Amino acid sequence: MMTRTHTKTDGTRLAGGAAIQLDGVHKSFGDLHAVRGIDLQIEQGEIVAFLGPNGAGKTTTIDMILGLSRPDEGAVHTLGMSPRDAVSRGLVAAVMQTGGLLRDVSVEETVHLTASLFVQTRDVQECLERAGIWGIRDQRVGKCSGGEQQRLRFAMALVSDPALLVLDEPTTGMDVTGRRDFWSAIRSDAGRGRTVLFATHYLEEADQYADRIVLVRHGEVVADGTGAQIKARTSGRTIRATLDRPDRAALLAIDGVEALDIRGESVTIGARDSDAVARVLLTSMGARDLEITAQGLEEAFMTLTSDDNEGERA
Ligand SMILES: Nc1ncnc2c1ncn2[C@@H]1O[C@H](COP(=O)(O)OP(=O)(O)OP(=O)(O)O)[C@@H](O)[C@H]1O
Repeated sequence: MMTRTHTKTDGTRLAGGAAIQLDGVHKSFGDLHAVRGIDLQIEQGEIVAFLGPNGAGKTTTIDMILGLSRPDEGAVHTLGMSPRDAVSRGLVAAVMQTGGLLRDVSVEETVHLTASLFVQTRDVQECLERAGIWGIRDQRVGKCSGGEQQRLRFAMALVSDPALLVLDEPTTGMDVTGRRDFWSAIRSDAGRGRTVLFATHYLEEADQYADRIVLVRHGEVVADGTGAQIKARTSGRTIRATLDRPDRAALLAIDGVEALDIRGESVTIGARDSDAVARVLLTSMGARDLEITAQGLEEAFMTLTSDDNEGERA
């Protein structure tokens, strides 16, 4: 667990304590229960990936961390205070997927405008250089590509020198070089104790750039650990078999079954000790056409976040 404390460029240090603390957080939209009891503590200086498929509840949770919405149940604290207080003190900045840009203003003016909202700021040129858009500083925002606009949002987020940076799918629209530059800028800032939480669909991106991955599915945390731990948890084997009348409860009760998908008579199981599971399937469940394959990383991620997965939390 990290105990680094963010140091602003003017030398101000924040008090210790968690950067983000979620306790039993729920959020619904009408009948849709988007976030279903998330408990999460992120320490200052951590780079955390919030990983999950479409509709998992990542943006809904991020909105609550940023004080853009409130939980129906539970509590959210950002840097030991209410999210709104943390944002209004300039301690938190966000790069969201859309919005927030004026088309007729230049790239550099946009960052100056953002800087004018804060008492203490970083040098605008430095932020533009960090984001890799100093070369297009005079270009109108409306003329920028999607990737350049993402870089601009990043420069805007850097200018307040935030203790917590929240990024919702930050590299959408960026090319390979853009992604690499982006993450290297993020990492060098985290060295000074800045906390970074980013949402992504990409397991590879999470694995490569985060210290810790929080995997969400259907509004719940299904796994939480380092990339290596998540991989160990998901790097099992897949067993496919045909069963006459697959019994979900009986299959889940087999020792070592981590994920289960039933389609008609066809059963797919994720398990680390595939031999032991195969033995039970063959000897006591009358399984046929049994096939065992090694799971790839992406496939394992799909299994862990698929609708029929009943796996335990890591
Ligand atoms: N304002 C809203 N009104 C109604 N439903 C909403 C609203 N915002 C989100 N939802 C629903 O809540 C669920 C969670 O959405 P959310 O945007 O948090 O997921 P996500 O993990 O960020 O997905 P994505 O990766 O696609 O951005 C989805 O089913 C979504 O349709």
